[in-house]
Amino acid sequence: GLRRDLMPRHVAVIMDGNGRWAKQRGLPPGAGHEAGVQSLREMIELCGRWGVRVLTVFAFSYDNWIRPSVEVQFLMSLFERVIKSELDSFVGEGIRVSVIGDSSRLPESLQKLISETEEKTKDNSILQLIVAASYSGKYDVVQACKSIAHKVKDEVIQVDDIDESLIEQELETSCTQYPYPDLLIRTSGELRVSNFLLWQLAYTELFFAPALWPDFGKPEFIQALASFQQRQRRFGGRS
Ligand SMILES: CC(C)CCOP(=O)(O)OP(=O)(O)O
Ligand SMILES: [Mg+2]
Repeated sequence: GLRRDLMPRHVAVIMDGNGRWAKQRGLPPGAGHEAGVQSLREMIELCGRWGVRVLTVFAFSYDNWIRPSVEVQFLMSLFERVIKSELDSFVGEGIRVSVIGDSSRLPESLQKLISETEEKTKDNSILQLIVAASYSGKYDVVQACKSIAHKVKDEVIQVDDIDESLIEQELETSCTQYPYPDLLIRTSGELRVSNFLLWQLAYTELFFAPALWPDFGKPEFIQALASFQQRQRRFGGRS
């Protein structure tokens, strides 16, 4: 069984496979995304119950903007619908919601809803849900470098002040006290990171699950956590 003392503090998830799930059933991609929301709800519930402190989910990659506009519009309206319907329970269950990514490309109404949701849940401390929306790991590094360059130029900091912790403070995951995922789960059998968190994954344990995201439920999550709890994390040291 799982040991509570060995639970990962920060779990990151690349929720993949919604489209294939729908295709297998002769349904449009949107049906897969709707089914995927149920999986996310279940994972949030389990993380809160089992003592995970941060759950970061890849909800929409910056590179997903190239998808057919009908699917992009569906996803944008789905995000709005889900945040609206879940907001009260997030507040009730002590869930803090943060969103990372280039929000300028999101619909105005969604941007507004996101800032209201972040404000309403900022003092919650049971679980922090970080939603990566219109997010690019490489761009996260670019914007951090730009911010640091401005500070050096404005003589707010010196070049020698630039170290790992300064970069960490400038990345979009500065919204959490645990910016480094202990476990990354990617579903649907794909074995790649797809421009998700990059710097932050330096020593993250990777778990790849064959299940499509809508089929990834409690048994699959337990399997991923059990695998994590059996790993020897050396962070470059000797065994
Ligand atoms: C937007 C994102 C969460 C969707 C993940 O599923 P997907 O649409 O990439 O599904 P497929 O890889 O099966 O096409
Ligand atoms: Mg995919």
